[in-house]
Amino acid sequence: MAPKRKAAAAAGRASKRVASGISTPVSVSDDEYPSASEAEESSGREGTPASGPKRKYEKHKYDEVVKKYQPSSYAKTKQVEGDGDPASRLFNPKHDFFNEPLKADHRLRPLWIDRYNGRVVLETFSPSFKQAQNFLINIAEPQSRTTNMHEYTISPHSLFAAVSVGLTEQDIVRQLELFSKTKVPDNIIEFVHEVTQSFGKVRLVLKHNRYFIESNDASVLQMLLQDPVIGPCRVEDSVDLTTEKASKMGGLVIPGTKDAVQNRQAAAQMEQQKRQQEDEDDSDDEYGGKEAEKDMTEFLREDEDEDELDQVHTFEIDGSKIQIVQEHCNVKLNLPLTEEYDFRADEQNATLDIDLRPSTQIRYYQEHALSKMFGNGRARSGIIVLPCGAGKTLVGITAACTEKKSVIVLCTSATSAGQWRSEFIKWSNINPDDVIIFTSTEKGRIPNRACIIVCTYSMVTQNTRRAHDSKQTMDQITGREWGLMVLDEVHVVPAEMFRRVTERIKTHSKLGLTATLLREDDKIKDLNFLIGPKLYEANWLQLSEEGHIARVQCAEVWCPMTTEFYAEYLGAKTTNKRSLLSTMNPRKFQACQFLIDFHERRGDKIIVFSDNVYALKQYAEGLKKPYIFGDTGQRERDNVLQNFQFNPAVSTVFLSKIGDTSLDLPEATCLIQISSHYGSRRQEAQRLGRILRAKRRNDEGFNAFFYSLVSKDTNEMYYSSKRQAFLVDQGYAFKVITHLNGIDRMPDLRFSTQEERMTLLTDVLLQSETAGEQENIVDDLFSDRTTFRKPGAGGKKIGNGVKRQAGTLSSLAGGEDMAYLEYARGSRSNKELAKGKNAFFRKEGRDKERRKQATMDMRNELG
Ligand SMILES: Nc1ncnc2c1ncn2[C@@H]1O[C@H](COP(=O)(O)OP(=O)(O)OP(=O)(O)O)[C@@H](O)[C@H]1O
Repeated sequence: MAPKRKAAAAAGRASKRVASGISTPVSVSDDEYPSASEAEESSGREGTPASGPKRKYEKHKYDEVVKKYQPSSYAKTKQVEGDGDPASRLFNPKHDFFNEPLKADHRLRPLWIDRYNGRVVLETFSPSFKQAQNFLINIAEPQSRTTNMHEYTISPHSLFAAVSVGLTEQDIVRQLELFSKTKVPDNIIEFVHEVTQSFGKVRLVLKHNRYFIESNDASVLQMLLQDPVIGPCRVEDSVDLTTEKASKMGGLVIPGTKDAVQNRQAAAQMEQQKRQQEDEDDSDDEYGGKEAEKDMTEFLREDEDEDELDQVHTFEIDGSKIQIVQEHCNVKLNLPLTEEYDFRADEQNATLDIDLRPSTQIRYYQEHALSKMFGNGRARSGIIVLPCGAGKTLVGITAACTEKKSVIVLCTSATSAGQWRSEFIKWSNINPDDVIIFTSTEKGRIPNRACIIVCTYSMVTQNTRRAHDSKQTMDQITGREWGLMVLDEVHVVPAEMFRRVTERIKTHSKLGLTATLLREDDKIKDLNFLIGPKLYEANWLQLSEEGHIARVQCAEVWCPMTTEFYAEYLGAKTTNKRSLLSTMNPRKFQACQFLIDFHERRGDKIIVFSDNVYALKQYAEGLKKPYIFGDTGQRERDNVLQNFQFNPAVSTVFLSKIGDTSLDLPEATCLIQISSHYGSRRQEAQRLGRILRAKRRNDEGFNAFFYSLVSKDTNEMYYSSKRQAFLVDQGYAFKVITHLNGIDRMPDLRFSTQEERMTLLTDVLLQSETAGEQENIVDDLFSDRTTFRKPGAGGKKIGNGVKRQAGTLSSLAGGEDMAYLEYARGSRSNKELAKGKNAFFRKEGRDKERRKQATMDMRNELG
């Protein structure tokens, strides 16, 4: 079924492209496309069926659980789909939703459920779309959210996340039935039953600094106690099983919400009433008022007790054996432990004097995200996914204000640490002395009282000898307990670092924050284990429509190759040479020049990205703009970025890959890519994120712009569509511009004479093979700063600590099986896929009406 999904997604993707001109079909031979391993490296998805990811996936024990819980018919279906050509499977009658009889009022119901793979399609134009979406976000993993259709997958992970936020099997089935256009298939009901039986049944709770395994089902705990691995982890002198009334769940109000404001108002009102009451005390006594009040209190207490009928059963386990228990429960017993922190009952750890300022109001999606974390009155560990600029910092701060215990924030750079500190002070009433920075450049003293420490990942994970004061601070950090650990930007930090962080720092709850769903290292699955499940993921397009993040116009500009460049391109023997020729295409250069000029005149701040350093220098020097790449010294980097931010005469900066992760970039409103890293969806998403923060987003009709310049009829077109996959799934439409109106009349247009073009071509041809390579910067934050050493490897340097490999954060809450299926398919038909796409472009080219419309739109934009 997954092939169908992906192909459908590809079709959806392509259909979002609004071609404004017919392109000559891309005629690149198969060997133009990356080998399976190259594609795997570039996109993080593909691999041959016999190699890499698929085999790895099959070996991964956790996935046995997934396999086990797949609806029984799933395996058979997969086999059927494996046969035949790629197109036929799109029309497999088995997957026709209309096979099931429709309910009479189906028009009012927005869901289609595919019995064969748990795929759910949601109609966005349905009257009950919002309610259905709120429900689906809880129980399924979003795969694609385009304008009219959203696609989700129900999987064991997503159901686990659902159970962990308090939904029961009955809730899930009832609501599926409510929203579904057809009767919910039996095997899906069975699937939900099987999965919810196992997941979320057992919790790991830290209470009074002791670890407990807790469940509402005594038989599950009895089973665990008899397990040869878990049994011995029980604290020897503790009673076998304790049964107590469940502590009151819920009743927690997250600060910054409407409820919190109402509570404040109610408290003020009550205070006033109390004062009045005191004045009337005498008369109360006369009429037995005190007595009546007492009765009412008793009554209410009894009423409360009735709410506490649930019982929990617990046994204590040895704190030093937590990892063994977690791993055994997760991997062997298929009973993942939910981690929860009963912070309101924690009397051992000092309370942090912090609250949100009365003027601080969190947005609805921030509240939704936090309610997933604190839904039952305890703090659940997990990951919250919000796009750049949507306010992850405030989410972290509100979590800290809710728990009111010591907090440790880990971030990716010293600048970011400074920003976190100022944001804490801006949004909350925390005493500034209680927010301490611990980075390589600033080492505040940690007080013994409850406090907030903001530090960099590299500072707490480094293994090298530390200076005396650093060591002291580090000892203080590792020697005490923290209520909350906030892990910022989890998508760019190697999982190995998380492992060290969570090993070294004792914390009751963990909150991971990230902007994208994508991560490209092989430890992705560990994040589920090391941090927790994904708790919430926002819809990018919805936030941009509501003005919380910038509205972005995405366009792919097709630049025809000049005759001479194309002749050389077709004759070039190596990928590097071809890549250099397509990047240096004079028409692309001109398009870049035109767009920079156009947007500078509009008052935009423009970042131009080139992964190829030769091209970066040629373009930037040719257009007299500043640039930064790996070899640029720190002082010059700072100088360029400061000018870009504050000097109105510097509106454009050229950046190499270094701009993706290693620079704290000022805000930009326009982004142009001239050469990019093959098909990396993560890089594309991350770059788009750079402009989502644009402050001008609240200006009437403000748009930020994201352009990819692509040399027509070269393999750049193939990579470009791969890169866009994630953003298209987020609902972004890429317009295709085949002609920039006014470019021919632009004064001082570079390479407008044959002579200039030939000089450029000669220079390009004279470049060595390596000039066509991308800059060698690995996409993790620490590659250029910290030597990453593997513990137990004798301190041997292990490259950059990151291996590019397929993986998505979606696996944390349900996308894992999807990622697997996509590997398998992509790997098998990598070349086919490429051909298919080219064919699609040809088809697209015939759609004259849409072409015209798109050209008009963009022409209007581009004058
Ligand atoms: N509830 C809110 N009320 C008012 N302003 C808010 C709110 N939430 C966030 N903001 C503002 O939105 C902007 C972006 O917030 P922030 O920098 O935390 O986003 P982010 O998601 O961390 O972005 P990035 O991933 O780019 O770091 C900031 O100016 C912040 O002050």
